Amino acid sequence: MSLKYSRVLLKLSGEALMGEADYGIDPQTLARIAGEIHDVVNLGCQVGVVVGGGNIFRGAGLAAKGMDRVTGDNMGMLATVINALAMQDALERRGAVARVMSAIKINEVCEDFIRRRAIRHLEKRRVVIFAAGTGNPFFTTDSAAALRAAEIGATLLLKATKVDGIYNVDPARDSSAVRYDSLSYQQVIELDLKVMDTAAFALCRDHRIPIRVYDLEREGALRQILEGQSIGTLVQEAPRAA
Ligand SMILES: Nc1ncnc2c1ncn2[C@@H]1O[C@H](COP(=O)(O)OP(=O)(O)OP(=O)(O)O)[C@@H](O)[C@H]1O
Ligand SMILES: O=c1ccn([C@@H]2O[C@H](COP(=O)(O)O)[C@@H](O)[C@H]2O)c(=O)[nH]1
Repeated sequence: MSLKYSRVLLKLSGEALMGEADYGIDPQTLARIAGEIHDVVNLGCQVGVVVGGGNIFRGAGLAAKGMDRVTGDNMGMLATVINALAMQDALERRGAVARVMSAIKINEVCEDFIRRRAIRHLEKRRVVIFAAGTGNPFFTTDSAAALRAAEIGATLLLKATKVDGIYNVDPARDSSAVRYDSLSYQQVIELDLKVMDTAAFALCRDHRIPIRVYDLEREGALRQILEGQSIGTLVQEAPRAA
């Protein structure tokens, strides 16, 4: 079956990379995700990846324990570089070609993010892993994912995370939460649904990039979504009234 999308941005939850552990990276989880990405690249999809850092450090969490917030955010961004390097390694072990591009200069380790170069990599079927978020404190990798999706002209932003979609309330706090199949950007913002930050939703809305939130643990979901299956929750423009 041919794919419905030719260039996508995949946001991977840092926390989901831990697998069953409570810190760091689970090699089996990483290898499985790399395999799923390689699979869709082989089917002709150009894939940009943004990895979170929640499995290592989050600036807000460090600040809550007394650390300077900007220092904490810098540590969080560097944590995403660690995850990006691990993902690059996992992809290359499966035979894919991957490049890490960082928003913070760290040239001994990876390339800088240069938009036109990133697009060239994608055209050559290389997986581009965008590291260090936006390069600025007080942001998240969700915002970085929306930003990079707009910059590379992605036609879909996939948020692969620990939940299987967007609920009316946080399902981690309320077991009676009900999942939506689809929502408009405006509904997500007005209902203040927290699965992604508002800045990320607003950027996608302004650039008309649909977002699909799905469970990273669901095997084969990436390919199925790119083939057009309705998995998780889709956020897009509200249909116009006739
Ligand atoms: N309305 C909601 N629907 C679904 N999930 C929600 C909702 N509100 C809050 N969440 C929470 O959002 C979380 C997923 O997003 P979160 O931003 O924590 O992870 P991430 O960005 O994918 O991870 P990381 O920071 O590790 O990269 C889930 O843990 C879920 O409990
Ligand atoms: O643009 C950005 C992106 C991220 N950060 C910091 O990194 C951590 C990890 O990212 P998550 O999105 O939470 O996984 C984040 O908590 C911030 O501290 C940043 O400063 N700027």
